[in-house]
Amino acid sequence: MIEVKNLKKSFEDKEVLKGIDTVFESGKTSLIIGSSGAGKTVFFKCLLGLFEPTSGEIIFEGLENNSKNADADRERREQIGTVFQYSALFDFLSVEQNVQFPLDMFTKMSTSEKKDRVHQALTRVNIEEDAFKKKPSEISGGMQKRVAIARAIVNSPKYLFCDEPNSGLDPETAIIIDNLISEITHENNITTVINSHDMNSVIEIGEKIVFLKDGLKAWEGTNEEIVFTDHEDVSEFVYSSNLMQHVRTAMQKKEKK
Ligand SMILES: Nc1ncnc2c1ncn2[C@@H]1O[C@H](COP(=O)(O)OP(=O)(O)OP(=O)(O)O)[C@@H](O)[C@H]1O
Repeated sequence: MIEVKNLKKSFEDKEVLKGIDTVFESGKTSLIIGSSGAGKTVFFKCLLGLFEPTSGEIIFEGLENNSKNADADRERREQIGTVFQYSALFDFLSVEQNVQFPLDMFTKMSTSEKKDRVHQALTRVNIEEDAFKKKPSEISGGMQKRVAIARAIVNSPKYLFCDEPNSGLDPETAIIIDNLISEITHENNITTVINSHDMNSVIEIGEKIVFLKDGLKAWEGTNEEIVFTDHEDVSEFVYSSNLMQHVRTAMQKKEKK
């Protein structure tokens, strides 16, 4: 679980996050959404520890997150897995070397233990053994994303952060990746937070959705609630696409019957 209390972040005299309160629960996939410039990425980077908040608290359950010492920082990083936008795999390393990277960085596991963990993680994301020795450039975008997920979960994190996990993927692959993240979250009771633009993901896996507007939490709820909300900004965001408008019309017709 991650608790966010009155989180503020300014850059010089520009206040971007203006006091956000929310909770991200373990075993659930939570999505941060909102229009461009709302502050999603700044919020996401504060959660990840890449930006230091100007004030407020981010409390990771069981971790001394607010302590500024190197040991606490390291402990937090060990318990966080991250799937970066566009996968961010190392081109010069093979698939299995990419996945092994966090184990080399953060653990003192034996070589055989690391090998086992890497194989388990790659198997979990359905990467076949014949791809283990390939370089990222030799596999498809969807497979690269799976490898990025394997790398993020190889050290059994308590927290999983995914930045636009669907960027660059076709809709079918995007749904598969979303569901994979959601399944892994449930199986391992991980607290998963996704920075997203994608309405499909919101509907498909959004167990908790935090909608930001102008640096504030304007709304939060579940994927079922978001479809029926009469909150003007959220509704405008959700139904900005033709597809979602058709979905709403179809649902309204169904309700009338
Ligand atoms: N390092 C920075 N220094 C100064 N201002 C920044 C910095 N990073 C972000 N901002 C500002 O913070 C505001 C919110 O940016 P952010 O990237 O969080 O938006 P976003 O909701 O993620 O938008 P998008 O969906 O377009 O990625 C913007 O006005 C941006 O210019």
